[in-house]
Amino acid sequence: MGLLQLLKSQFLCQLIICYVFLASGLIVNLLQLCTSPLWLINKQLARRLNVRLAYCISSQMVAALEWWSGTECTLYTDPKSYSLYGNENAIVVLNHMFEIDFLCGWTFCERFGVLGSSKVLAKKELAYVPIIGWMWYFLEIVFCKRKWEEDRTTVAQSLQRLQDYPENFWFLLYCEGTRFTPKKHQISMQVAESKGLPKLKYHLLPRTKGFWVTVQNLRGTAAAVYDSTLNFRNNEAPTLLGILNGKKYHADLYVRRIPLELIPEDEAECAAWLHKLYQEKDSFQEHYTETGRFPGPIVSPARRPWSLINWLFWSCLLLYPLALLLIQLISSGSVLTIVVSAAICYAASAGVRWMIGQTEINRGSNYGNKEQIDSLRKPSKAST
Ligand SMILES: CC/C=C\C/C=C\C/C=C\C/C=C\C/C=C\C/C=C\CCC(=O)SCCNC(=O)CCNC(=O)[C@H](O)C(C)(C)COP(=O)(O)OP(=O)(O)OC[C@H]1O[C@@H](n2cnc3c(N)ncnc32)[C@H](O)[C@@H]1OP(=O)(O)O
Ligand SMILES: CCCCCCCC/C=C\CCCCCCCC(=O)OC[C@@H](O)COP(=O)(O)O
Repeated sequence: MGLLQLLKSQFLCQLIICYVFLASGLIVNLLQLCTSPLWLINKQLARRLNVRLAYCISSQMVAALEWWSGTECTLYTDPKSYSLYGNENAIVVLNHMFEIDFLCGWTFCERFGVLGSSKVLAKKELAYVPIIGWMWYFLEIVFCKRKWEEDRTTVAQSLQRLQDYPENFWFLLYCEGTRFTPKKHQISMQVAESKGLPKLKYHLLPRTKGFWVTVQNLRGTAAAVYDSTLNFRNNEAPTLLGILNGKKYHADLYVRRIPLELIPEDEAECAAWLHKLYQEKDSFQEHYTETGRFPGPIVSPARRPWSLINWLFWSCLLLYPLALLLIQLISSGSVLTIVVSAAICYAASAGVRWMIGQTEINRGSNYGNKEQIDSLRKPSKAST
């Protein structure tokens, strides 16, 4: 193990990274809150400001992936489509198999200049996660309860609000609705069988309603769907803790640009189109397993220095007062103050550990674990 690698694996270094993230994140959340009155006066300016503030937070996690862990991200895509990435609004459809797939998505957002404005259809529970969830509120992220009866109106309304968004954005949709586990896979394949659909090997059966409602409400706003399939070399299952430990991974992302006009408007036809897309995605994963690569040429964008510069800025700003505070604390000699400070540090690190836990598949939700009974009983209906 080299010296740098040894340094990266040190708990103290990870503690510093987490401290900078936590402290800067809360400051940014506060600044976002301060933009509230501006939304009434100049909504577009408030949105632009929040895009930049959000960048300060999300780019720290990108910096951890790109600069701390040195993870490499390779993009397989058609060079003609490449020039459009970052220059148009798009709906991104991504497989949901890895704990850091969202972070790899963010890395590509960063490389194409849309990190601050990137959006997602996220489960409502994530809205309450400090820093990221609070940041998302000001970014107009679309939340769903994964209960169609409630989501059908709220999701459509939130999507319509994005029609005059002042910056280019990518809207991420995990159509599988939850992360892949063998049990969820087995259940969703029972649903596929009951619907007469072919089985998938590497994906859960996609939920089609969120995709349909997104495409319908972003017609005229988004130009295309970016069908994206992610995998990691050497059968790795990367984790956020691994990234913090400085472990290097190698991600491969295969992206196909599909103009939105090619996607059927009718709900049943749109659902059938999405099922076919996932069958194709499954075949790309099979190709990857067999050959170690995706089809098509590689046109990887280089990492940019901005995420690192942002991290260095916040570190300089926040580590100096921390050092002063620590010196004062130790020189005060007060046991009570030291114990209280240690308790605050412990609570903060437990909080960060809880946040990291949100990304862990074995702490994931039960969604998709127990729905088969209802859906197998009721006859399949294309429209609601
Ligand atoms: C160039 C580079 C390109 C790309 C770069 C890549 C990415 C970068 C882009 C952007 C980055 C932005 C942000 C990233 C940052 C962070 C993201 C982090 C995380 C958030 C992710 C989440 O929270 S995922 C969870 C929430 N999202 C979803 O669930 C979306 C998918 N779901 C839906 O669409 C659902 O339809 C719904 C949520 C709208 C409604 O849910 P509900 O449960 O009510 O679903 P349905 O009505 O669909 O369910 C009933 C139907 O489903 C069938 N069924 C039943 N059981 C199952 C089962 N186990 N599996 C599959 N299907 C099942 C049932 O039969 C019903 O069928 P019908 O025929 O009646 O529809
Ligand atoms: C600079 C490094 C800072 C390190 C500290 C980081 C602490 C913050 C970490 C994470 C904040 C929360 C990120 C939320 C993203 C979670 C993405 C996710 O994968 O959600 C799961 C959801 O799709 C489906 O959930 P289920 O599979 O149904 O359950």
